[in-house]
Amino acid sequence: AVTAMTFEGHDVVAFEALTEALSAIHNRSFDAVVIDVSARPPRDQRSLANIVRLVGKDRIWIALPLGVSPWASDAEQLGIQHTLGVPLRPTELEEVLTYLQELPVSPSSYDAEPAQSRPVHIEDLPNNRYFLAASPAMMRIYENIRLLAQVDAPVLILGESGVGKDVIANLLHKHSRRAAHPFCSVNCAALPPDLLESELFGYEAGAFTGAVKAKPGRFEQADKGTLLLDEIGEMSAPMQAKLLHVLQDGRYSRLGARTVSTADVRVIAATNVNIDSAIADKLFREDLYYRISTFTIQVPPLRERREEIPYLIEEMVKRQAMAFHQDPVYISPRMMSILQEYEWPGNLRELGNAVIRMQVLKGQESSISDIEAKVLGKVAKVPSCGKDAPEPEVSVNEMRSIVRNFKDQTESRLIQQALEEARWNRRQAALALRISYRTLLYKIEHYRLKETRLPIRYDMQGGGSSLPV
Ligand SMILES: Nc1ncnc2c1ncn2[C@@H]1O[C@H](COP(=O)(O)OP(=O)(O)OP(=O)(O)O)[C@@H](O)[C@H]1O
Repeated sequence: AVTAMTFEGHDVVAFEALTEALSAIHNRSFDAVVIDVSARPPRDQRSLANIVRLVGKDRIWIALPLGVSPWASDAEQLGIQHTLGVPLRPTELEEVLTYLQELPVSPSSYDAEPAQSRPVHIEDLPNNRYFLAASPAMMRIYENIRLLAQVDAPVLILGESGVGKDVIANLLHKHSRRAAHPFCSVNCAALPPDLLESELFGYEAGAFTGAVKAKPGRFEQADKGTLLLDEIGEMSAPMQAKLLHVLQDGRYSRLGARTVSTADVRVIAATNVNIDSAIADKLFREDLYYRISTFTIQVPPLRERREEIPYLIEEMVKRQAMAFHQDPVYISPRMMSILQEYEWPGNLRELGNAVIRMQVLKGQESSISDIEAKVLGKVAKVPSCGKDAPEPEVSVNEMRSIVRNFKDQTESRLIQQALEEARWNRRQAALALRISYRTLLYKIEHYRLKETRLPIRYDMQGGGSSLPV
């Protein structure tokens, strides 16, 4: 029930139900959504709310019939302010386009209020965790995460210990279409290779001595969800080879199993080792690196985003006071300036521990005497520039175009594959792709797909993923 057309040089896709539109929005970004409820479709508050979350209320127009419509109150509750009359007229759509051109924020910014215009962004995550961003660098990471959440490609998160790689992986999962499915994480450095293999892939009963009962691995537990491979830089060479295999063909077997399972898992890898030197020293496979690093996020250390320290302290104090059923501790301006000057080699983890100490010792200056000594003696100074300085982060615009390209490449690859499989019988390919015949014709033209008799390889940058994308 999808129709593709163009209006004033813009691609327009029409769906019959909000649920269909929602799944399309999950897979591709749209500049605006116009919802025509004149045919009185059943109310679908959940899909509407999700569309608002994904596209942003400023980019949604609702075309309402005259009279009372339950959609009007739903739209109002969700903050949708733009309404149009029905039947829809081209002049009104032209006004929508003019409005969009004047919008300062790009389509991928889901909230009406752009994250960058707020001094601090705080978002709750499962298990009492949260993500706070209050520096331009972290705001950019936040924007990039929301873009990356739209695709299913692997992501590599780099950064020193305690900078928040795990938190960022959680955030990415939360914003992705996999959010309703599990998020699992494995610390690849914590287990010897054999154990790591059974941890990742699981085993059948009797696979090895002691394997009394069969056990699913993390790939299985994270089915349809996200798997974080933490400390991937520490993974042994044999395990790297096995992992590469799974990432290449999306298939694995439990240890001792005769059957093969398919992994429907988004893989996020994180490491604090310098991956370039690990590759140069032959400690990390280059082919595995290319497979996991299509998108890389470099998280800056806390000393390079000191402006975040007061916000982080305030939030940590607030949350810890609540957990301890105490009043939030007062931190004197002198203490705050010491805390802002310190180098924080342990990053946010160390900051969190310092805040616990301050809370327990009721804000006495002695609670940070070790930190003060280091600041005064400038101990633990870590160089913030030089040859080990992190690579500059990718700007939101760059990341947006990378994501767009990636999505287009993925889509055109899948369509080409379906066409090849259907021997270019377009109706059959449309059925297999579950899109309408007209949409397929449009996509063939859009991606300039051509019939070819030669076997083609569709390698993407980074090796291309056989995992679902
Ligand atoms: N952006 C953030 N907002 C709020 N809290 C954060 C943020 N980043 C990290 N933290 C907190 O700092 C601590 C360390 O974070 P995390 O475990 O994600 O770091 P990491 O980079 O994965 O560390 P490691 O390399 O040691 O595994 C955690 O308590 C986490 O909740």
